[in-house]
Amino acid sequence: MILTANNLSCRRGGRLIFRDISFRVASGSALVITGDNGAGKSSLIAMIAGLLPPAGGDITLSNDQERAPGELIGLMAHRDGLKPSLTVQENLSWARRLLGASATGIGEALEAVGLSHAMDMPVEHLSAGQRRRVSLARLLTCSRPVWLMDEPAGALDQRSIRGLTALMQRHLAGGGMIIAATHQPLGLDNALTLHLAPPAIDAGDEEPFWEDDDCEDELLMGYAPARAAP
Ligand SMILES: Nc1ncnc2c1ncn2[C@@H]1O[C@H](COP(=O)(O)OP(=O)(O)OP(=O)(O)O)[C@@H](O)[C@H]1O
Repeated sequence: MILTANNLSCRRGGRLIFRDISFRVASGSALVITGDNGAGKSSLIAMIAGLLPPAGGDITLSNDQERAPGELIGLMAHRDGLKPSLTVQENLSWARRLLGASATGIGEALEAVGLSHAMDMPVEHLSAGQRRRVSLARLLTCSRPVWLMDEPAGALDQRSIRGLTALMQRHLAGGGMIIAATHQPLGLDNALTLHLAPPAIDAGDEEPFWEDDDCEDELLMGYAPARAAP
């Protein structure tokens, strides 16, 4: 798999957030996106997930599998899309049915994130960090080789961040791909870094105000729909 972004631009609320962003990420590699609050990290993740159309440029995900690019992507978004009244196990079983099951079973995935004891708990009883770890378990137990992760270390304690890094490294070693937006160092070996900085404003960049929250429902679901192959 190779994910290529060419000259991407992003506008939100009529404002230019970033422009002319290009990168290429191959299987087994990670791209770490950094930048200040509002730099456009979540917007870029949403674009790659197919939830937000670029204002310019394009993204392609080529692969030699018989799966549409959108079926390769697993999204760990700010909003986790977990169903609060369902148990952890029920949430993960539902995700496996919807997204495809990986060879890692639910029990194994929960053990990997240190949540074996919480399998039968409703998600609404979990702490913020535990919910984050359920989202990570969902990536492990679903068959989506491209992990798009928005603040994966958010709400995690230092020990859990070390566990997260180890699981991310394992995913890369198995031929997966990771694109992660973060404010915290993740400690990944050999990751490419993309730092988003505010663009210089040219005359004509200011456009009439418009809202672009069409993707909100999909973001709530926490996972990307299929996106057309190039
Ligand atoms: N639906 C929307 N309508 C209008 N503007 C939006 C919308 N969503 C985001 N924005 C704006 O786009 C800009 C980039 O937001 P984004 O969430 O991508 O930044 P970020 O780098 O992820 O920030 P943070 O580090 O705070 O998470 C911000 O100025 C934000 O206010």
